[in-house]
Amino acid sequence: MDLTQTLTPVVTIGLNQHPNRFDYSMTELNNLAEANHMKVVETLVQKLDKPDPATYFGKGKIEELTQVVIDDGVETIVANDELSPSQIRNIEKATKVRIIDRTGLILEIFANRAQSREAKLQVELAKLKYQLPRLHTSASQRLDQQTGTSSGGGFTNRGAGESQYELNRRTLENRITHVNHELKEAAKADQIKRKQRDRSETPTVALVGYTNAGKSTIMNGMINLYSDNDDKQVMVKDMLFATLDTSVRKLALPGHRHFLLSDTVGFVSQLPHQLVQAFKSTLAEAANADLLIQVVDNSDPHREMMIKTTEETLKEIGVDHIPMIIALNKADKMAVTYPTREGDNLVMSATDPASLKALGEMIKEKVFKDYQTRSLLIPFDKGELVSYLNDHANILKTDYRDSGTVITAELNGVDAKRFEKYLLQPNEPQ
Ligand SMILES: Nc1nc2c(ncn2[C@@H]2O[C@H](COP(=O)(O)OP(=O)(O)OP(=O)(O)O)[C@@H](O)[C@H]2O)c(=O)[nH]1
Ligand SMILES: [Mg+2]
Repeated sequence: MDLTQTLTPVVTIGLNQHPNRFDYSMTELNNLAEANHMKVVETLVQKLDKPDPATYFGKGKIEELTQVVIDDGVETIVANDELSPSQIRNIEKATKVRIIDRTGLILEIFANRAQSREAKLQVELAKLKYQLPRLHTSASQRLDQQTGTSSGGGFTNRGAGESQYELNRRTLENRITHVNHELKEAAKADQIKRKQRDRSETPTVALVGYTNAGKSTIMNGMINLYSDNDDKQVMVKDMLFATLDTSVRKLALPGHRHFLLSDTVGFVSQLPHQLVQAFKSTLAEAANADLLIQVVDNSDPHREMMIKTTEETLKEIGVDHIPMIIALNKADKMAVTYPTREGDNLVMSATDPASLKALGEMIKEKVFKDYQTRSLLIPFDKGELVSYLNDHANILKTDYRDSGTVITAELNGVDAKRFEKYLLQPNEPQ
């Protein structure tokens, strides 16, 4: 982040329709705004059963909002709920400043953060789909200019506006088709990569969970412990949506248990549907995993909601059949003993090596459960098999006989089958 960048002063607004989760959702909205280089100078809330169809807030509250905008030099209003095109138009008319809703805000964060070509395309697709039904509002005109997808300016008379609208719409639709096509190509390339990996039969484990739970911190801890290549660290930040691209690293647990660990984009409540769909291919890494590790910030009082949101989002992308470990993280912030394991749950801290080792043990147990101990007699002229075993299996014992090398090792299911014909016969002395 460019620290010299000035922060945009904003006011956040929200309707209290669900008292039990309202306060948290406003806190989260403010955090999201901060993650988007905004400074929240004021928050206005109103208790209403449902939003005013024309202006979201009631009339008096809109007047209050207009005054706050003037008094505090606010440049943008951020609304906690999704707004209709006419609500956007009316509030902008009353307050004379830009308004974006929660979905628009999340889309902006993703657009500013996306690094890889694929992430950029995915965000663009989500943004285009979000803009399409909002095309005739002034806010969408500005969004168009930001993404460069429109040839439209604001100063058109009504008749010209009609045709401008048609033109903008067609431009958006063409762009959607184009981006969809490019994404399909990128997904194909990914699939090939994944297939190659499948062929190498390396099991995959994916870290998933709510944003800021500690997924990337755990990833780095595991890289430190289980890879020779600890320069390949991923970015960690106390900020929502620090990670947007999936990173995959090859790690090895003791006993040559190689596996791939991937760090994925975090989830948040009310994650725009368009984004979830767009990020499906990034999340394919999770969808194809042999094991998921759901990371939870256990010190957060809203952890139950976070777990629920994560599980719902996983379901939305079709991932509800993969075995899962729950890593109840940030235990160091609580008065509890860690690491503590209970079934598939692990109370842990991402910065504690003992916790990471306990997590490694659980991965070993879940992913490498088909490992079997075998004693093999490898003839001396098959030296390449001995070196294969040295690299791929956990060798427990090696002995030399006249007829060859006797190796007792833990083998995975595939290797156990492959080496069946070298099994040391029970009548041969060990
Ligand atoms: N005290 C404490 N802080 C932690 C722990 N794990 C992570 N953190 C902090 O929590 C913040 C978020 O950590 P990340 O690893 O970036 O979280 P993430 O889940 O990857 O977040 P996104 O990429 O935004 O989805 C950082 O400031 C970390 O230092 C932990 O076990 N204990
Ligand atoms: Mg991360």
